[in-house]
Amino acid sequence: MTISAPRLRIAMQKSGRLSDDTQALLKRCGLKLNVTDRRLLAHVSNLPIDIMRVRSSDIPGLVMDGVCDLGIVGDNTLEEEELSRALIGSKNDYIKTTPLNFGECRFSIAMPEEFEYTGLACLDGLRFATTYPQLLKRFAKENGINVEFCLLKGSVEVAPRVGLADGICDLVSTGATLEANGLKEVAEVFRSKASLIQRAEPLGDEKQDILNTLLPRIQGVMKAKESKYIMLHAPKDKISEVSALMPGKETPTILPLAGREDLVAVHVVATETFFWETMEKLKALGCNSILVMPIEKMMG
Ligand SMILES: Nc1ncnc2c1ncn2[C@@H]1O[C@H](COP(=O)(O)OP(=O)(O)OP(=O)(O)O)[C@@H](O)[C@H]1O
Ligand SMILES: O=P(O)(O)OC[C@H]1O[C@H](OP(=O)(O)OP(=O)(O)O)[C@H](O)[C@@H]1O
Ligand SMILES: [Mg+2]
Repeated sequence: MTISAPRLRIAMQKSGRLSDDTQALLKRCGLKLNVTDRRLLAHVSNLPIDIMRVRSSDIPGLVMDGVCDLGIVGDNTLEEEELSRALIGSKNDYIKTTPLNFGECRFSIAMPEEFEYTGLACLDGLRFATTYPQLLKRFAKENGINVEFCLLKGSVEVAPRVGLADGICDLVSTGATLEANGLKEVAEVFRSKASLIQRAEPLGDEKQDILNTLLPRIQGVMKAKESKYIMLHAPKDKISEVSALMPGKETPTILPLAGREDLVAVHVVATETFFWETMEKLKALGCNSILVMPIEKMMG
């Protein structure tokens, strides 16, 4: 009998707001996975990893119950599951391995545009449609108001117009869905983004080794996404002014330019946003050939 080596099992959203970014992240980490719509447990061919594709609301529970070793899920879903499990005394521990840089949204209370909002107190006693009642209840309790809620798993914004609720508490990113449904955001309850979570029990040496390979890659992909490689030609006597304009903490590399005594090439990895205004200031200092390029991978 042969005992197969353990494979790290990662839960991700099958389809929805987080699925494309999650799949792109895993691919950029070098995972070769064959994802087709019907394949719910996708095998990674070049690493001992399996990807389980499920509803995002099931991910926290799958990780907390130890069915999956890791999961990629929104903080709102995670916190809601943790609060609901605490209520019924179910196992609700996990480790937040790393925050991720996608799925950013806020969980906010929104009211019909004509509602006169004068502060949280005026929401006392009202009824809200929401997908995340525990997050809303905790917020109401912390702010000394009583709210009623009705549960809707999607299209929450329709509730006030059809008389189901006075207001809603739902996820907002651009605000376009609120606007399209005659609602206005009045209070932010929770800020969310995606996170990589891990089951609370130790993974065991072999799975931990796989995670030790994967985690620096995830961090490298995120860092690369936020960084840019900048190259420009600068007047030799302006190097200190040019360096001071560079965003981020990296020291620029200064290289000679063949046949030019007056100019040098400056290369730098910018870890913060590189604005058009900065480029204009560089140009005003006499710099030229300014290139801002994306970085695919970063390590160290
Ligand atoms: N408009 C948005 N902008 C950015 N992130 C969002 C937005 N809406 C939702 N999210 C994030 O993506 C997660 C998944 O949302 P999505 O609407 O795709 O799934 P769902 O239909 O609520 O859940 P399930 O996968 O369980 O069916 C949310 O829990 C939240 O963290
Ligand atoms: O502020 P916006 O950019 O308009 O995004 C907000 C909308 O996005 C999410 O729903 P989604 O589109 O995922 O649909 P769902 O109700 O089917 O989950 C959320 O529940 C809001 O309805
Ligand atoms: Mg949704």
